Amino acid sequence: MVAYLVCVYIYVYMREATCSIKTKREMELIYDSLVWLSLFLSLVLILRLNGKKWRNRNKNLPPGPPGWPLFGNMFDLGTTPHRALYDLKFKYGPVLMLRLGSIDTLVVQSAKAAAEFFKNHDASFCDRKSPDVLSAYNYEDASLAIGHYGPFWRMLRRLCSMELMANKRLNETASIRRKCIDQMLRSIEDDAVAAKERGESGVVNLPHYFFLMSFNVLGNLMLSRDLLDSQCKEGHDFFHSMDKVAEWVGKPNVADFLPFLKWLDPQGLKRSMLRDMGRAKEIVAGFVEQRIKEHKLGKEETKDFLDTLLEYEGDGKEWHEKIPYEKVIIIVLEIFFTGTETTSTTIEWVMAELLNNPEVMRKVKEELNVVVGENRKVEESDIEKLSYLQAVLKETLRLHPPVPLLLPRNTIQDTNFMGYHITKDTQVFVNVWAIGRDPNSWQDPFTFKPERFLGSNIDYKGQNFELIPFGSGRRICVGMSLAQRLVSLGLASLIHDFDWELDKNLTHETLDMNERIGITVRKLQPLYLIPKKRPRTIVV
Ligand code: HEM
Repeated sequence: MVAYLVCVYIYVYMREATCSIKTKREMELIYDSLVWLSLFLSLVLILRLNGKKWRNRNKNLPPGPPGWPLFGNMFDLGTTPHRALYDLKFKYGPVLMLRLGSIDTLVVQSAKAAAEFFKNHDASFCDRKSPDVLSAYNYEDASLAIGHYGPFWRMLRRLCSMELMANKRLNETASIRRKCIDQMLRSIEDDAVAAKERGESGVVNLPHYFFLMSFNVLGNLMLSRDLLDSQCKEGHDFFHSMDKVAEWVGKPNVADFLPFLKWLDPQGLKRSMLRDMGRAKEIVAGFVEQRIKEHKLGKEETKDFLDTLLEYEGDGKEWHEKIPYEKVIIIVLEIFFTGTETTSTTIEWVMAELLNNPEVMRKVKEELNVVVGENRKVEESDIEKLSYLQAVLKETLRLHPPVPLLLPRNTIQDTNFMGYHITKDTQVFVNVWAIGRDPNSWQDPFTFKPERFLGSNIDYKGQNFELIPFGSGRRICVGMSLAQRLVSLGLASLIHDFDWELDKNLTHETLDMNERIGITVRKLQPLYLIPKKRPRTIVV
């Protein structure tokens, strides 16, 4: 209050002064006032931050490294936060507390602590902390992924689980996945042949093809459209806008750590987000309006997820109204956003590990030959029988979880967690990357060894806390079953249809496995590979 009154006073004083500047002395007076104003505001801020520390001084907080005034531990995170946090674990143990700018952050880094977190305290930690860029167009209010825990979120979660991701629904949509994977295989082959004809090596950016394929699967599931068909111009624009949206979300934003800078948008990320999300929203709005017209004309096609969202009228328990039109658009955007980058990142790491470990690749091919045979396509019904391929997928997700800190949780109420006092509004990271490398959970944790999963019951479905790449508890990934089907079938088809080789100046010893952070953790160098079509007569 005092700060506010002083600011108002200085503002009025300066306005008067600037209106009647006459001399150099008066100019100096204004500059002096500005310096005093900024000093005063910094002091207020530091006192506020210290005040919080002081209030917490008698509470039993988890250990953590000392921080800088104002910035706290922001600089301790470096460019790959999951790795920096993993290093801190050796000094401070598996549960630690950081202060990132003005945000208290709890970090959980062992299977035992994760089990305690998800089994006994999930209700206290099931809210989300959302990044500032996703306040554009009130995205967070309509979001399943970063939305606050409450009636709207619960309704949407149920709707998504039952109408889009339930096993029955996924079985009914198997042909869509098959169709989109076939299109991907054909484009890879055509593009590689065309490149060879131009005298090039024929390398293809494999994860990009997978990204396009998952984008197309989601377009079919939600909007009954082949968005990347050459006939669908809006589909291509939508793809490019969504690509940009993902880029802005993936960039670290100083305003997330120092919320008093939000209004300034110092890196211009929110402005960029408003532009690109605005374009993506416009395109989806066009699809939605067209669908509403079709409904009015009584054109009844097969029902997709957009129909479900538009027709929904409440669950009679917690939610009693239709989903507002603006929210429908955001929900559609979000499913594209969450389902494409994660699946293509997973494929990129699996293929990189397979090329790095030729013996493992040989075993995957051998299993495919035994289970599927040389002359037929892989089908979803084969996946259960491909136990070595499933082990390869688990081992990849153990070492390269695409979302290594899960999506940040937020603490709903003051909570006693493993004897520590965690205050309301504390952000939480669960470092599944560190948990996957914990020698207390894994023998020989740094070696890529799919065999460890053969004959083991450990799965990634949220019950085995040493392997939780999809999270666990109430906010576990809602798209897990779809991801499992899409990635397994896509991967099996890629390996069954092609032999994959590294470009000529690379060997499996020199293949780069470094990471870069974005919306997911991808390979620093995108995976370019040469596909060689395997000769076979496909019997459909
Ligand atoms: C291999 C692929 C995928 C991985 C590794 C992955 C990983 C994750 C993770 C770690 C979370 C946060 C869980 C938590 O906080 O406990 C999450 C949430 C979510 N995922 Fe996925 N995901 C994948 C694929 C998908 C797909 C295909 C979709 C949808 C088409 C999807 C939609 C979502 C949504 C909507 C949420 C938010 C759930 C909520 O907060 O209630 N994901 N995912």
